[in-house]
Amino acid sequence: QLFPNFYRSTCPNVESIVRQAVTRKIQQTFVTVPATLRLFFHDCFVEGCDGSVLISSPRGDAEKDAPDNLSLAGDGFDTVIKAKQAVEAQCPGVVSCADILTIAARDVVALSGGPNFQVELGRRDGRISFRWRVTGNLPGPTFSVNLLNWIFRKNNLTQTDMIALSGAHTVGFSHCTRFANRLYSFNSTHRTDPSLNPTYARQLMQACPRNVNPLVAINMDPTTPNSFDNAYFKNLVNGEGLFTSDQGLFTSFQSRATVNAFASNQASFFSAFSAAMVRLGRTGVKTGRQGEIRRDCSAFN
Ligand code: HEM
Ligand SMILES: [Ca+2]
Ligand SMILES: [Ca+2]
Repeated sequence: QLFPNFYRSTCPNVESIVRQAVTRKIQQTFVTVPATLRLFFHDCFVEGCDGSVLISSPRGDAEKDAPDNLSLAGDGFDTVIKAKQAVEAQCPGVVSCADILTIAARDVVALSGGPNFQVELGRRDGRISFRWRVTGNLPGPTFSVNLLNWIFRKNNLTQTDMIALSGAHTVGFSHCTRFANRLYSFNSTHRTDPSLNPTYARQLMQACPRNVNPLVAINMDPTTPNSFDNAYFKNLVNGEGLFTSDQGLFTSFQSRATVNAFASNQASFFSAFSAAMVRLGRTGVKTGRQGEIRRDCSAFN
């Protein structure tokens, strides 16, 4: 099984090597932070945390080619590749890409103002990565709390884990196309989603006019986009959740108390987020003699 000191004898400095590579990468661009964090999530929810999302296929049929993954920013992949290179230079062939991504995801949180926490290691890299196997395994921005609970439950995560992990939207970007329906075509009685704070709705319409270029993206946290903090939950209380899936956490009775707790106490969010990341990291892992230790994170051995 997984445990914190897995590489104690085979690569004792792995965590400091990755931390250094991630630090350097963040100095080049802050996008590294949200990109790496989201990459970890999308890896774990498809085939488990096994680096399957990192595979490139010349045929365009790997996980990263799935519609839900096309918006994964390249800087997340680049972070893993750079960290892997640094690790291979000291301990060739022993640390999995899945573990490097796990450490890097923890590090981007810690280096952007969030909690630092211990991660479990010992994952092996998977040998399966297909575009079609992504379908239905990732949550969508229009999901209700019930649907979110269902898809997180499938991965052994509780509602509290789901709410805490959603707090990752305290950093990073979204393309206008992912929430335009809430601005211009919500339902037959309301053109604009009534759960949106009207001032925020106007700002969003300004940033994302109708038929805007689909490449345009905006900050998901309008208050502190470059800091990992509990502003996401304060925003939800103010009607400033970007997606239906975000705002629903506050509008639904079943999840509102937790949102209020995280909004009023950053320490409780940080400890719930850390615990949820560790549990997310256990999803469908391969250990022992399963899978492989990839040499190149973007290709099977
Ligand atoms: C609860 C269900 C979730 C839904 C419906 C969801 C949906 C989305 C969507 C639609 C985007 C915007 C993509 C784009 O247009 O570029 C996004 C971005 C992002 N998501 Fe989530 N997400 C969820 C949970 C999570 C979790 C659990 C994490 C990590 C722990 C996460 C981390 C991120 C990050 C960091 C970004 C910004 C990426 C960037 O700037 O490159 N999300 N998410
Ligand atoms: Ca995976
Ligand atoms: Ca923030």
